[in-house]
Amino acid sequence: MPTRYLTADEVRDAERASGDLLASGTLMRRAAHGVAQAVAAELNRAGGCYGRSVGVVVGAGDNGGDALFAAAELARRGVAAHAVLLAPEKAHPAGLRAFRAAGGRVDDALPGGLDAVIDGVVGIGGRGPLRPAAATVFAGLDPETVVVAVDLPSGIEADTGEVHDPSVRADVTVTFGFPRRAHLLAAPRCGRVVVVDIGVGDPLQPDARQLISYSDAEIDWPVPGPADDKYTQGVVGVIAGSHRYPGAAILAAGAAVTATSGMTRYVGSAHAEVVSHFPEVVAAPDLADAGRVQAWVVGPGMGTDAAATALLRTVLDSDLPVLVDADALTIVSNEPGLVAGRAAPTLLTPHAGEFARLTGAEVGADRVSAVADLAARWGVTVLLKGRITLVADPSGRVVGNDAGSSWAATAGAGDVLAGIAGSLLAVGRSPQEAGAWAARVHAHAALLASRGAPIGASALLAALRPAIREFATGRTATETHTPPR
Ligand SMILES: NC(=O)C1=CN([C@@H]2O[C@H](COP(=O)(O)OP(=O)(O)OC[C@H]3O[C@@H](n4cnc5c(N)ncnc54)[C@H](O)[C@@H]3O)[C@@H](O)[C@H]2O)[C@@H](O)CC1
Ligand SMILES: [K+]
Repeated sequence: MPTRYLTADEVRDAERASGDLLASGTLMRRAAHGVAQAVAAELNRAGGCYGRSVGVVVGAGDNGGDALFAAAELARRGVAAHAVLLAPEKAHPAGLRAFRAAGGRVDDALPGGLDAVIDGVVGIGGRGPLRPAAATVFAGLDPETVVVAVDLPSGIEADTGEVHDPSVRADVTVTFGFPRRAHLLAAPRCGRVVVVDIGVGDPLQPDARQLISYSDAEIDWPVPGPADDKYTQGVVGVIAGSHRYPGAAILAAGAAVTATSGMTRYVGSAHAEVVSHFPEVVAAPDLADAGRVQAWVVGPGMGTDAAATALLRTVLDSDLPVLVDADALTIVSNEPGLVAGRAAPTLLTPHAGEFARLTGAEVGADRVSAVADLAARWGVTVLLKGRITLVADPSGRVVGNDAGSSWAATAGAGDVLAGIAGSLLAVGRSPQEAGAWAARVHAHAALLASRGAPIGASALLAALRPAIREFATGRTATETHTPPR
């Protein structure tokens, strides 16, 4: 099952539906126990709990209550616990009593040399950046102090993942029942996310717009079977680049060749350059001579002149799946009717600047709503590029993918992505799966190619086969999503 990321309202609904568990404080005790376990696990990495010291930063709501109960539990295990109350008169009364009873100390500031700090400033009730008192506490921490956020790193918006300044950067985030949207949308600020079962039920509302992500095991990469031949695995047509600027053509066609064992055709003036790099591509200068395909990739480096527009129009007039990228998106910005309401599967793959051109407005802080709105309005699938790639289908369901690093933010990487996603469209994957899976292997290829050093798109393309091999054989390295900083 894909992982689903809830809004704050969905979380509150689920907690309310648990009835007595919420009213009796059971949910909070369970949540606090999960936080204490996570902090103890961090302390146990070096030396255990006894005699160690932990700080807790406590806000005005239940998030602070979780943190106080967690710190009380740690104090009972022999940890020296220090709390700063940001709003002393509003600190969770029962939590504060438990904390004091366990020997925890309330101070005006945290002492130096703490092993860990619990961020209980705000959770799903938080709005806006850290306020000055909290910001001062976090700014004063030793760099080696492990920060464990309760529910969310404070200063990160729960539903949009907007990272306010200042806000907390967590090494570990402990959340309850189900991950929140911010855990995906602001993944680099959350560190390792631990989901603790506190006994709340699934609040799924079938009509609600959902944000989900796929696990590595859910990426079912096309593998040829005994009855397959070169045609049954999908023929993708790439329209990209030009004789003067062949790079986009070579990268997109090369990615299409690499992504599946189906056939790749190319149409455009860079046909000789493409074939010299990839002799297996069947290339032609004109669409009329192209031959049949099962999906088109159109746009990277193709230009925006009248000839390009006419070519795009012809391709979009077909009943084939089409991936629209780069220059083709610029053309569509001026003429949305080219794609809006198109009956065949259509995948637009804008970066933030192209997205703003398409809609006439910046993406803004709420990327999920922005991409889902455009997909619904035009009846197409939209893949919004970024460290967290979002792929919205016309129903408003959004699949997110955290790239795990930003090494793929390099010229030509988008051409590679287009080639991968296009060949998945040609095999018959839905535009949303094609986009989301392409983003995942693309990100993994970037990690494999980089290993900590900058890469160009050629290196990314060269790492695509080893990356796909890991998904196709079900042996992805667990490091895919670990380096958050
Ligand atoms: N509702 C429940 O059943 C459960 C809630 N739990 C915890 O409760 C949290 C939600 O608690 P609350 O609804 O009390 O909300 P929070 O504790 O997240 O924050 C609300 C309080 O913080 C203030 N505030 C908002 N933005 C702020 C900012 N930027 N700086 C400083 N203060 C700010 C608000 O005025 C309000 O007083 C969850 O995130 C979770 O940690 C858990 O105990 C599990 C059970
Ligand atoms: K928090």
